[in-house]
Amino acid sequence: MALMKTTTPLFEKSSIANLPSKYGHFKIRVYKEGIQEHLAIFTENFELQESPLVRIHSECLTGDTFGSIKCDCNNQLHKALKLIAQEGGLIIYHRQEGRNIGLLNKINAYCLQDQGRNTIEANVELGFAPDQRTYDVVGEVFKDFNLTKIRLLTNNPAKVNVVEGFNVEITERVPVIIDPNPHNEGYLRVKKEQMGHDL
Ligand SMILES: Nc1nc2c(ncn2[C@@H]2O[C@H](COP(=O)(O)OP(=O)(O)OP(=O)(O)O)[C@@H](O)[C@H]2O)c(=O)[nH]1
Ligand SMILES: [Zn+2]
Repeated sequence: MALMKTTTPLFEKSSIANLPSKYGHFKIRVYKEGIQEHLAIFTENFELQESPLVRIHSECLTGDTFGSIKCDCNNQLHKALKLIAQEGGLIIYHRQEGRNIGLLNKINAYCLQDQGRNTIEANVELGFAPDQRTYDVVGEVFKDFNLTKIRLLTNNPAKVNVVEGFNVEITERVPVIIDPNPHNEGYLRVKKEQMGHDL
């Protein structure tokens, strides 16, 4: 009797569709991982470039969609979209909200921050690690497009390690620095001083 196949693929992939935007013309594909639906947004044939620009953007509904200035996410996302529309490249929109504690917990963390805790202290007080993100989908997208060399748009050295862990060479780390404002100064200071970000 033939052996039953018991493993299921971790990711379900959508078709590739057009996504015209105010920045230019993109293509889009969804990667479904359990209940999480991550996005790849990219310009046509970007994978043929010698070392295309890539941003791994962690979901931040409050910033990305509602324009919160408590963090730098909105400005980083739109800067990346603009740049990638011009130069070609890929954005992986990584749907692990709140460094993967989820939106409800992130707002509970914000409430603790309203009472004086910093980003890390608030996460820990709620019983979470400061950063709980996992990056399997990144490896999946890299494999999908046969990427071996990229320029990575990030200030976060942990993301450099993630990419190198998938045997993809980073020929350049391109910073995405956003001007501070009175609401995000503390958040940016913690990222720089306690989370190792190059800011
Ligand atoms: N738990 C928690 N998550 C937050 C907080 N502020 C922002 N985030 C989440 O942090 C993620 C963005 O991570 P950041 O550390 O700002 O930046 P990064 O993605 O590691 O690095 P860059 O590539 O340089 O942007 C998003 O998922 C946000 O929702 C917070 O106060 N608490
Ligand atoms: Zn944010």
